Amino acid sequence: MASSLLLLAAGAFVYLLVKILSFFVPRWRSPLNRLRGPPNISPLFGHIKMFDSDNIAVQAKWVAEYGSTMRTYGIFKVPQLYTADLRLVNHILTHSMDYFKPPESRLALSHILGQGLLVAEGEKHRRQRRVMNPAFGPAQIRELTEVFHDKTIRLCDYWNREIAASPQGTLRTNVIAGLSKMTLDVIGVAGFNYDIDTLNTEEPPNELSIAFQDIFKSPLRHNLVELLKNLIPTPRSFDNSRVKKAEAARATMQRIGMQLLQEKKAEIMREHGEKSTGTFEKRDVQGRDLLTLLIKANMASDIPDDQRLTDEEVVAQVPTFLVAGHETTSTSTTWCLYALCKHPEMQQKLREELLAVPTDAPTMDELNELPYLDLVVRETLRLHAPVTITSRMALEDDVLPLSTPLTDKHGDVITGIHIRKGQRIIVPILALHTSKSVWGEDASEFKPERWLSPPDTITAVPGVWSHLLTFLGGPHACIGYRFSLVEMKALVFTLIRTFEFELAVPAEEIVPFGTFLQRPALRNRKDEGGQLPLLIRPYKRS
Ligand code: HEM
Repeated sequence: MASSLLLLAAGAFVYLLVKILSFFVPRWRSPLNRLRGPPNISPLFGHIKMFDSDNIAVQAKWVAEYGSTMRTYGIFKVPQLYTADLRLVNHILTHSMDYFKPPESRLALSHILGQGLLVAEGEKHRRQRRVMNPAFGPAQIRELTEVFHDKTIRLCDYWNREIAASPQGTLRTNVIAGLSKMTLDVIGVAGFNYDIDTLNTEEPPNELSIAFQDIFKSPLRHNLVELLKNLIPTPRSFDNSRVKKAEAARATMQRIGMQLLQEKKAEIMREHGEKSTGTFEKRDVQGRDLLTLLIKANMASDIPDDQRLTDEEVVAQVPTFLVAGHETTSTSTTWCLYALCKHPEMQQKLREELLAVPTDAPTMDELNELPYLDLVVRETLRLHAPVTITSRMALEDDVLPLSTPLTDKHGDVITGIHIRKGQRIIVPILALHTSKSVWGEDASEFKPERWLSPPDTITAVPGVWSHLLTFLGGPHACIGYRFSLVEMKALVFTLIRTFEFELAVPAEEIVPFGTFLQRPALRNRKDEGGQLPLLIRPYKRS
């Protein structure tokens, strides 16, 4: 009995070993090994921690030494490609049926997002995107501008109440907190016509607001257990508290989403009279929030039945919009305030432009016509792109084209890079935005005027907006980029007209921090998470 058990255990061990080796050996033997690249720094993590935004300077040193395309290491020293070569990046982003987000990233996202657009790939992604695209068009975003203004005024009231209670009429506050409440409230109303109302300090927080506080309290950081759990799906009982909180928050969002879906469907049918097919002509209907627009698009008669989203897919977009559209915009606006505090002369120049506008609530088109506001927003989204990195996995062996040939570690010149099925490619968004070869010697400086005559080299950047990768490019480019740009402009418009902002700590104390999303944090207090302490006082118009 004991010997057969031993035999069974030995068999299981050998089976497991063969499985592990057949997974890792081809990867260790990857053709990427012929590329030059930094030495390994951790047998378990490889270079993964170097991709956190705290380590952007390390990446700049790598690029200076090895060029824009190099071999780096992932976990267990598996080689992976790190590339800022624009032709190569374009190839990966546009061939979205051959390059997916790696399963570990999708699994990590799915804990909170379910099977929404950010997680979907292949045919499923194409179908979801087709139905969702119309809700994010310029005409739809134009209609939402009023929501952006309303919620910005609520944020001003919120800070004004705190200013009134502060000594000498100056408030010292971590602006991330207020901006994050504001953008959450915006996406609630603009996304689903649901007022999360986190800026309302008089009422107790509602359940969606609490669900959100829970998941965003502890910022995501790389650690091995988390990585392995995302590589190897484990039973729910092994889930850590972060995953459990994320899933509980998703359950809340799912329940609220399903309720909203049922209500909206019923409302649409009431308004337009149910037809036997349950569909209607798109031109019959009007609506403002993204979910209503999406439901209408999904029910419209021009969508073939096999292309419609299921109710579950529609509801999965609720947490997707909430998560994708909230922290990203509040983070970029936070960085904008940071830049304007570091350069008070730019803050004043912008204020003068904005104060010359005769209305408190300009339309989307009026906002877009403000030249200096546009330059400041562009420069913020270049230098402080909130999403610093993305990655893709090759579904098949491929040869990747290069814009400039490179020399491998044996001294041979290569014009294309062989990549094996399953291998990861890192696209360093922020490193590309600060590349001297693309942007010139002053690439790391905040200079809004550079956008008046940008270098020709940027035309090769395959981004959906402004020759930047802030919102990425190709079929997976950010669907909400127009939404975000108008929201950010509306926020900056009113905040700079209403308040004066000043750094509450020396600029050198503020550093970028975070995995995937870079937030400002205090150099010696990163464990407290993202923060930007500013002094805020009302701007007195003369
Ligand atoms: C400054 C603000 C924002 C930034 C920097 C940003 C950035 C990005 C990036 C880089 C991606 C591509 C991720 C990848 O494939 O690796 C993305 C995708 C996405 N974003 Fe945004 N985003 C912002 C605002 C928004 C807003 C406001 C919404 C929704 C209201 C939104 C919804 C989405 C969705 C649904 C996707 C997935 C698109 C797809 O795969 O087809 N984002 N975003």
